[in-house]
Amino acid sequence: MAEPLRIALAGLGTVGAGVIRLLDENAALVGARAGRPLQIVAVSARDRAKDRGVDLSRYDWCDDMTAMAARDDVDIVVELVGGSDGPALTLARNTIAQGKGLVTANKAMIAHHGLALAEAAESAGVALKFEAAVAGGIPVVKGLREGAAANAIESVQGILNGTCNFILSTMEDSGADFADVLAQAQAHGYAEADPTFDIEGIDAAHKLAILSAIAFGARLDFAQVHAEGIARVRAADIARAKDLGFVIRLVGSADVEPAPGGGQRLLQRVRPCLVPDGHPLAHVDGPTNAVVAQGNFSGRLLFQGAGAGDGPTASAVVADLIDIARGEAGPAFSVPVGDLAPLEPADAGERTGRNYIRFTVADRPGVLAEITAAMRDAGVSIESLIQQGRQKEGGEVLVAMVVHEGPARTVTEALRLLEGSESLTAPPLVMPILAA
Ligand SMILES: NC(=O)c1ccc[n+]([C@@H]2O[C@H](COP(=O)([O-])OP(=O)(O)OC[C@H]3O[C@@H](n4cnc5c(N)ncnc54)[C@H](O)[C@@H]3O)[C@@H](O)[C@H]2O)c1
Ligand SMILES: N[C@@H](CCO)C(=O)O
Ligand code: NA
Repeated sequence: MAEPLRIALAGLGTVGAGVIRLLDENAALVGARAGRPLQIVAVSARDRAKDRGVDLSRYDWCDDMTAMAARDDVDIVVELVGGSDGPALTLARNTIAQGKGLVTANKAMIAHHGLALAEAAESAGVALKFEAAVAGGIPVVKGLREGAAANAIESVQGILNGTCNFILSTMEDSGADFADVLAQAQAHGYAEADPTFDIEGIDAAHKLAILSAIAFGARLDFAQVHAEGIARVRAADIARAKDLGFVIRLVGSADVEPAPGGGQRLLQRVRPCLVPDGHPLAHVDGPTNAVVAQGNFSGRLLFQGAGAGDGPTASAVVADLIDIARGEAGPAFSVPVGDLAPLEPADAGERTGRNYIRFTVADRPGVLAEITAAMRDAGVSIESLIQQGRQKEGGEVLVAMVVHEGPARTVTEALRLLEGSESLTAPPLVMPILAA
């Protein structure tokens, strides 16, 4: 048998412990496929005493994870700590500087520092791999980077956050409150250390930025991703959407369009959307993730599976290790960093589509007239409107409408006209309606 690939593992939480369990349980098949045993030699985390349900006595414990890369008995580092900066980034930089490969599940770090890390890895001739960072166990990085490598990808659309999908689909099934369902998602280990990243769409935005770089060969630029979260989606929106034949899902979409002066422009957005029954993302429930990609020769590709949790995420981490052991690493993105194209953002206001708009209003005469006047003045045409009967005199009323297909800037303009109106009790919520 060939020499083992000796691994330093930083981070022993949900994913780190999952990697240890996978390497224990599947040791023989993983070793056979890698062509050599994958052997953890050193581990590091915050709390040495914590019981993680795995035997750590076999490994060297390191108090300072950032020093693990320099060990002579380590060939490769697996970073499962998290955080875009801090010790995870120091460890990643140290690892590459030591001429060693890095496997990470850290989408925040790759979204913010992926270009610099990939550039350093290319100069050092070492691997940087992050399959687990995007859609957990789904081999979508590999699928787009390798499987679909012969295509010009026109668009990607995905459910990229298991926590949000679990929350939305559980609210839909049970009518439970947002806060209770969030606690369940955290208990399952789906949520990030700071769940606001999940709820605010930031985690999905990290993943979308990485996918765009791979799918379109775009120079990764996280600041270009527009992100809206799900915290303002109410049970009443879910019920209205259902009446209209839609489910609500947090969807990340990215696509390219021709730029006026030649070349391409890129639009990257994460938003809660109304998804029609016939759409491939409509039946993606629980912590499941899915990505739909349109290739110019492959046609529509659908990747679906568990986007979070210990087992699925460990599966992706170890797949990357197997690639490295086989010597199949290649560039971190689809092309070397210097060949990624710096694409300008496309104008979202010019995009046309149907939208769902929900207002919460004070129950008094003239409110509906004020809203519809703003729609008229902005050139937004109303397709249907539901006003939920008032619960009590002077109470809050929900007005939910679907507007006909039109440029997004007209909806923005209608809402601008209503800004500061005393009739509205909270800012309106706009959700795009996806085409089937
Ligand atoms: N949980 C999932 O389903 C999932 C899925 C895909 C990707 N990820 C990513 O994997 C990484 C790990 O996620 P997790 O869910 O396992 O997290 P976790 O919170 O369960 O575990 C993090 C581990 O890192 C250690 N750690 C954190 N900060 C540290 C510090 N400053 N110094 C030393 N040790 C520190 C903790 O002690 C713990 O062992 C993150 O980047 C996350 O985004 C997680
Ligand atoms: N917090 C993330 C973990 C997987 O990246 C999610 O909920 O999808
Ligand atoms: Na993945």
